[in-house]
Amino acid sequence: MLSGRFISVEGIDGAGKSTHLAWLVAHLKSCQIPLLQSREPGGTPLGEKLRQLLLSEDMHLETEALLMFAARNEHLQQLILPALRRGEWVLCDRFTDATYAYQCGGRGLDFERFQQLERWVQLRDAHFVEPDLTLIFDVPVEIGQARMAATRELDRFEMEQLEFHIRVRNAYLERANQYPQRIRIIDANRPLAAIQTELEQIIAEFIA
Ligand SMILES: Nc1ncnc2c1ncn2[C@@H]1O[C@H](COP(=O)(O)OP(=O)(O)OP(=O)(O)O)[C@@H](O)[C@H]1O
Ligand SMILES: Cc1cn([C@H]2C[C@H](O)[C@@H](COP(=O)(O)O)O2)c(=O)[nH]c1=O
Repeated sequence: MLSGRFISVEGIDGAGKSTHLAWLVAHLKSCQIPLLQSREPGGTPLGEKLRQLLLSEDMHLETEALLMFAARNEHLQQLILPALRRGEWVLCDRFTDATYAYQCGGRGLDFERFQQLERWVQLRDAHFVEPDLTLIFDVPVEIGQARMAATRELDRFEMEQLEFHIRVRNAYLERANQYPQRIRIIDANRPLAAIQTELEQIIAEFIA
């Protein structure tokens, strides 16, 4: 039985995800919640190696998608499921919504194939493992691009054309429309204090 709770955090590149994750970790810990923080692609030693390849090496688009799910399978088996079984909360920087947004929306790959992969990896003992709550930090693409450019060297995804990031953002917004019970869109084009007040409310509702 999975007694822990699973939260994922998403958004286009430059949306401020890392900033908000750090705040969420501190907040959840201050609420005495036992927490595993992780990320995708990555989390496990193998997943981190795959991450390095995925963020730097050119590859066939379908290979990219398959590696995302390979890293996810390892992550679920080695880290996420054991933590949820122990009753811990898992706070994950991206999960399968990112594959729908980037590989399906951004790259234009076939949606139905992803559904098959998703079931293969996430259907465990007749239980479909997915986040209980997903926070999508949303900003206009131009804002994300400006924030990224100001702070770091860009990886293979971040270097994509503006249109790619627009498709990714639209795919995230569509996911939120499709799964309103699980996914919350946070307007991340506001001062940090306003975003944190909203996060505090969302977490309080989620705990209750
Ligand atoms: N609400 C905000 N208002 C102004 N600046 C922000 C805001 N949120 C984040 N930033 C700044 O934007 C830059 C990018 O933020 P951050 O690294 O958290 O986002 P990210 O690119 O989404 O994260 P990731 O590393 O997960 O891709 C940082 O300099 C951060 O301080
Ligand atoms: C899980 C996942 C991730 N991506 C992309 C999205 C980002 O550009 C990078 C991860 O870097 P970040 O530190 O989270 O910004 O990987 C993807 O394309 N598909 C996925 O499933």
